[in-house]
Amino acid sequence: METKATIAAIVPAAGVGSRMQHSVPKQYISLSGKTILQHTLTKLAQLHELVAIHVAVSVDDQYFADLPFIDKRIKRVDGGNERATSVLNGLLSLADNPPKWVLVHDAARPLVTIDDMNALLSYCLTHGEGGILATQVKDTIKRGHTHSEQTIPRDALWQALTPQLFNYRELLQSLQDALAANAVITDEASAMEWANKPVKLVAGRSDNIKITTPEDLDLAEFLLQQQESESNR
Ligand SMILES: Nc1ccn([C@@H]2O[C@H](COP(=O)(O)OP(=O)(O)OP(=O)(O)O)[C@@H](O)[C@H]2O)c(=O)n1
Ligand SMILES: C[C@](O)(CO)[C@H](O)COP(=O)(O)O
Repeated sequence: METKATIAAIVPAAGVGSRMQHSVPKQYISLSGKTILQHTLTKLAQLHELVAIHVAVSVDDQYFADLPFIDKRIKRVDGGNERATSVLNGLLSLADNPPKWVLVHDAARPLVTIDDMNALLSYCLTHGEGGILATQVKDTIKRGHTHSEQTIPRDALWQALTPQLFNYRELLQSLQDALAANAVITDEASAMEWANKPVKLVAGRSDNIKITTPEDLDLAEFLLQQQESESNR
C-alpha cells in the first residue's frame, strides 16, 4: 500500500514588523485575546496532515517562549535576517527527517481559512505539482512613483498569498541556489520560478491578508471575530 506523503510546515515569524511601527514585533500583537502568531498556529494545527510545524523566530526573540503551545508539532527554530533566510533555516531544520512536501505560511497571515489550505493541499498532492494561494488583482494597477505613468493590464496579475506548498527537496535546492546567485527572493514561488519549476496559482480568499501596517489591525480583528463566531455556530 502506498505510504502517505509527509508534509511539514514552516512559519516565518522572525520579522521586526517595521511597517507596523509597534512596540513589539507585529506577530506578537494581540487580537481578540491571542497573539497574531497564536491565531496563525491555531489555523495550521487544524491540518492533521502536518507532521511538524517549525516556527522560525529571531535569535533574540523574547516572546515565543511565553506562548502556551500544546501542539507537540510546534518547534522553535532560528530565523534569519531576511524572510528567505528564515525559510531556508526552517527547511534545514527538517533535514534530519525530510518530508515529501513543505508548506510555508507567514505568521502575519492569521486569517487564512482551512478551506483555502485544503484546496492548495488537494491540488498539489493530486497533481504532484507545487503551488501557492493567490488572489486575482481586482483594482486598476498603475506604475509610477509620484504620478501615474502607466496602467498595467491586470488580467494576468495575481497577488501571492501564503501558504505556499512545494516538494521539500526541490524547494530547498532552488532556494539555496537562488540565494547563492543573489536572486531577489520574497516568497518561495520566486525561488521555484528562478529554478524554472512550475508554480500553480490556486485561487484563495482576498481577506487572507498579511498584517503589515496599522490600518490592517482593526480589519484583521473584525475578520477574526467573524471567523470565530462562524466556527462556534
Ligand atoms: N527576517 C525575516 C523577515 C520576515 N519574516 C516573516 O515573514 C513574514 C512576512 O514578512 P513581512 O510581512 O515583511 O514581515 P516583517 O519583515 O516583520 O515586516 P516589515 O517588512 O514591515 O519589517 C512575517 O510573518 C515575518 O515575521 C521572517 O520570518 N524573517
Ligand atoms: C510571502 C508573501 O506573503 C507573499 O505575498 C510576501 O512576499 C511576504 O512579505 P514581504 O514583505 O515580501 O516579506
